Amino acid sequence: MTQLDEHKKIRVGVLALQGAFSEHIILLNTLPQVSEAVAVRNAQEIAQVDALVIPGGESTTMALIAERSGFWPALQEFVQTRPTWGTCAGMILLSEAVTSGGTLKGDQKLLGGLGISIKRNAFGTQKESFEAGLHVEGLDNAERLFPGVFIRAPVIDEILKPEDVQVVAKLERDYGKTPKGTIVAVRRGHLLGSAFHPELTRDNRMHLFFVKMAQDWIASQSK
Ligand SMILES: NC(=O)CC[C@H](N)C(=O)O
Repeated sequence: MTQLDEHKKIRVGVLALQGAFSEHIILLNTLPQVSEAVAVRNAQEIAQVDALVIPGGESTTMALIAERSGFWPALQEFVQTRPTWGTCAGMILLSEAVTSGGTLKGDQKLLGGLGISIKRNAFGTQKESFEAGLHVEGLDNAERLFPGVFIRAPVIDEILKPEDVQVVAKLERDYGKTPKGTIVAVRRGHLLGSAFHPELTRDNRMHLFFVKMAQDWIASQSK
């Protein structure tokens, strides 16, 4: 029996308050493990998905929209137990703290859970966007580098819960002042975070990785 036969197809939501959500929906819909990928904007919609992607964009704006629309509590509840992947701004929202690189405004909250602290805008402005080949732990054909697209990207400053945070990708060389070895993707249980934007490439291996991780997590919870 293959992995696909063992697991039920899953319905994946993409948080669609702001940012690069349509690109995630398009890539997720290419995967046979996904029954449907849909935009999620409120508590009713999040209740109908098995897993969630929080896209890149602007973490401050996303959090403010979620708070003002009254969606924040349902979003927070979902990420506590359900498979969620944050890319770029999404990873910032899943972190415990922003330690440098532009603090959060006012009393802006984070969802937390990933057990890391973040440095925002670690590589500088939009002009300093770049693509970096990455070895991502656990991808199909892992020897083939993954095209990491970094746009005003954060990096992981510190792992706060080393006992259960797994490093998934690191920079393979220095980029400006950011040194080789800087952590750019992590997993903690049902949560995945990546500083780069896999939805802006044609490579769907990171999406497949997340979907399989979500299926395994869901299967393990129902045992
Ligand atoms: N591409 C991105 O998602 C950029 C993230 C943005 N710099 C933030 O702090 O939210």
